[in-house]
Amino acid sequence: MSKKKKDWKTEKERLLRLDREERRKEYRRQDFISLDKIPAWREETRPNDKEEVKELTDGGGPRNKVSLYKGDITVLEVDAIVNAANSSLLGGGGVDGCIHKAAGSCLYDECNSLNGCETGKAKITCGYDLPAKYVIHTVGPVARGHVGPTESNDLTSCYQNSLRLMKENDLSTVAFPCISTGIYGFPNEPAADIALKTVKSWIDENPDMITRVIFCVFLETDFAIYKKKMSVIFPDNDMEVTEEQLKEGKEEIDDEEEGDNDAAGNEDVEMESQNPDENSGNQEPNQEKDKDKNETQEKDEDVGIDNDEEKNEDKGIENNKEEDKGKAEEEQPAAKAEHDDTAKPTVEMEDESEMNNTETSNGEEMKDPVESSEEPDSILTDSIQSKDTVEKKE
Ligand SMILES: NC(=O)c1ccc[n+]([C@H]2O[C@H](COP(=O)([O-])OP(=O)(O)OC[C@H]3O[C@@H](n4cnc5c(N)ncnc54)[C@H](O)[C@@H]3O)[C@@H](O)[C@H]2O)c1
Repeated sequence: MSKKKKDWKTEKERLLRLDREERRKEYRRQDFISLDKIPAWREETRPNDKEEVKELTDGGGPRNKVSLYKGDITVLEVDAIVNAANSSLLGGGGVDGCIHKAAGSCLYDECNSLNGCETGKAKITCGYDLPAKYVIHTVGPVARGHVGPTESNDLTSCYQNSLRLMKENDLSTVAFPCISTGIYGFPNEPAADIALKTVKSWIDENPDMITRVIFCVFLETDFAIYKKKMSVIFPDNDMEVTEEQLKEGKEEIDDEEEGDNDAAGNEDVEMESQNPDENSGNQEPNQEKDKDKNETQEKDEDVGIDNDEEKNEDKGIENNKEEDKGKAEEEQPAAKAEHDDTAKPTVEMEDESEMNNTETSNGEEMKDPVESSEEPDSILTDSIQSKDTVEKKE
């Protein structure tokens, strides 16, 4: 018995009334990713920050409002995911195909009522079976490798109009795919520049309107590009504060250590004069020093000191006993590389095969146009070619 076809309007009203827990029961996929599982860019670049340091600065500013996530956008539990659609809004392939497939047939029905969408513009629908409450459909420029003012302006408009819809609908968490960089052939680097700079400007102008913008990349290429560019466009301004704070902190610690060393020195003198044969005095001050050193280093680590020379200096100053040094180092948590490019992406990548299996909406497999050397046209499915033909006529 085929399932009764749901009326999209009724379904939309019903779903949007549900609270989070009830809504979760409706998700087609239960392996969704909730926002708390996706670190903000600030956390990602300063994983050792202690709570107090976070309070010290302006809470990380825009860096607390963006994230880089590598994986399937259809599993993200956010207020809205953005769809890189075509002007018909009737689905297709790539991320468009994935979103329609995951949302269910009501998404198609609602899109069908919207009479398409112009390039650079955006329209919003319910998310239906998706973990995202809404889908914002935007149509990127067909660049085919060429980036002129028109293509750049159109792509910028995609991000601006999507964010405008967020504001108009009082939504605060959104995920963007790499719009136009697939079948539409917008080169990845300039597209990432436009995405990041447009979002950064919008957050600067609307600081209280957004909780998180997630740049959801799908390809290793884009992950590397975004990671590099985000370090520049969302810089770690906390560094000065942390370094100043560290300098002050270190002076305090050094003063304390001088005090300790003086005391330890006196103990040494006292111990020797009382009972030079006893084997105790020399160990203690070193352990004391190690403890201080550990504390110093822990403090440094905790506030995310990045200056290895400083740490080495600390190591070199006090402790020249190999076993103590080895012991001290053993106790020290391994200093995390600031930005280990070989590190696995923040969020474990979906199964590679699944990642590359971006089916078109009619279930046909498509090759990733970025990775395959073929012309994008050659991977268009029949249904899409007809859609593209429609687009070209428009
Ligand atoms: N890529 C294709 O073969 C193909 C075929 C037909 C239609 N489409 C779609 O592409 C056209 C729009 O072109 P476009 O370059 O803007 O979009 P796109 O071709 O979907 O590529 C946009 C970006 O999304 C990435 N992506 C693919 N699947 C996912 C996913 N599940 N989660 C996150 N990111 C993903 C993809 O790797 C690329 O970086 C529309 O016609 C639309 O229907 C794509």
